Amino acid sequence: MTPVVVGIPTVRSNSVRGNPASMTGRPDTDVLIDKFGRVARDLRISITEKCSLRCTYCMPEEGLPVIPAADLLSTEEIVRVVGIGVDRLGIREVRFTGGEPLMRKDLEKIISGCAERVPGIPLAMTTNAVGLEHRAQQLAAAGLTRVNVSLDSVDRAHFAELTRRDRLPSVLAGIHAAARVGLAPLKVNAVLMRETLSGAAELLHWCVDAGVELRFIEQMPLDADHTWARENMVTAEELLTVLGTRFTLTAIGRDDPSAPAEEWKIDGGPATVGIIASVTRSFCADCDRTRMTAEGTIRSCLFSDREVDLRAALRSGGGDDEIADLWRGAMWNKWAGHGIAAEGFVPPERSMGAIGG
Ligand SMILES: Nc1nc2c(ncn2[C@@H]2O[C@H](COP(=O)(O)OP(=O)(O)OP(=O)(O)O)[C@@H](O)[C@H]2O)c(=O)[nH]1
Ligand SMILES: C[S@@+](CC[C@H](N)C(=O)[O-])C[C@H]1O[C@@H](n2cnc3c(N)ncnc32)[C@H](O)[C@@H]1O
Ligand code: SF4
Ligand code: SF4
Repeated sequence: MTPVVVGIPTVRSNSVRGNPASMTGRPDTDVLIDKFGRVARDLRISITEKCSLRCTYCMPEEGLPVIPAADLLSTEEIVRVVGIGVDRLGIREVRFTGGEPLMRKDLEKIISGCAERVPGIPLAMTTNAVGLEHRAQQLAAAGLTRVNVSLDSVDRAHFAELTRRDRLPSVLAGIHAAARVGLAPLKVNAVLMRETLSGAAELLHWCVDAGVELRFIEQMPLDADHTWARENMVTAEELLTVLGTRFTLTAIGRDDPSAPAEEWKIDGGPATVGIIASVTRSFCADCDRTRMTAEGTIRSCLFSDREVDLRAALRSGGGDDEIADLWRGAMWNKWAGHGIAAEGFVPPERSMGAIGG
């Protein structure tokens, strides 16, 4: 293989002109390599902008602008892209996200189509679990491997306040149903907010009792309402201090260097808690992610608005080689990192729900 060109980390900027899929300087390799030598093997596909909740750190109260149905990738298009990613580009795991993936009626078909097209590749989903109770069995049968569920509080009133919807019972039923049908390991994601910090220990107790792994996530400037402020966010450090008054936590690090979560053993184990410290302990240097939006554009980074359109190629008779090359170009031009701490940082145009977390 041609040696990798190691770039100099730069501040993220969407204002750079030029072709976002340019291959200039790229070594001749099939995989999704970037200028910093990172290789993306983890594909995250958003399949809808719609959601049953309105979490304040993510969505505006009125929801995201509706994407016309014809602009969303179809079941067949999603399956084709996944096939190209796995066969030609070295993708080793696929995660469906959104918006809320359960809002798509054809989710089971998407999963079974992918399971058939790329057997052996883990197919995961990140979900709010509203209504999952009624679909967990069919999803597992279709070939879904595991789920991560977003849950910020087990206090019903508090949950309703954070998500602007009174759906806690449905979420808890969804978690239990997923566990029952063997979607494992099952992880719970909780975004750290000032308002949730006092309930963090209670949430952790609930997850340990339910046998699921909780990960706390530092809030990133990806909320549609643009209210994020560095000085207000709860840091991993602050959370550890709060949890430390109730539990004995022993750091065990990451099992995989590209995993976002660092792990701590709780009271000697075996239960663990994770922290995804995207802001204060960024893991961009080991990033292995590539993302596709619901409209079929490749985003090399959560924070980069320079998207490369695969849908146009898919719908104009483009062959697999052409689509694979567009994707390679998109990833070759990936930034070093999110640049949140850099002076002049500007959040991306799309919010988390429109990118797919
Ligand atoms: N900065 C950054 N944060 C990410 C990235 N991927 C995931 N996250 C954060 O981590 C949270 C949890 O992500 P999940 O969708 O559960 O996926 P995951 O943690 O990679 O999944 P596992 O493989 O189960 O560990 C997301 O909500 C984001 O806040 C990423 O590429 N960059
Ligand atoms: C955008 S959601 C999509 C999938 C699904 N609706 C869910 O909530 O799990 C994916 C993940 O993004 C996380 N998220 C949303 N906004 C965030 C923010 N501003 N900072 C960090 N994580 C965020 C959520 O907690 C969730 O785990
Ligand atoms: S975090 Fe997930 S559940 Fe919450 S509003 Fe965003 S997309 Fe919906
Ligand atoms: S912010 Fe971008 S570079 Fe950093 S880990 Fe996330 S996707 Fe990767």
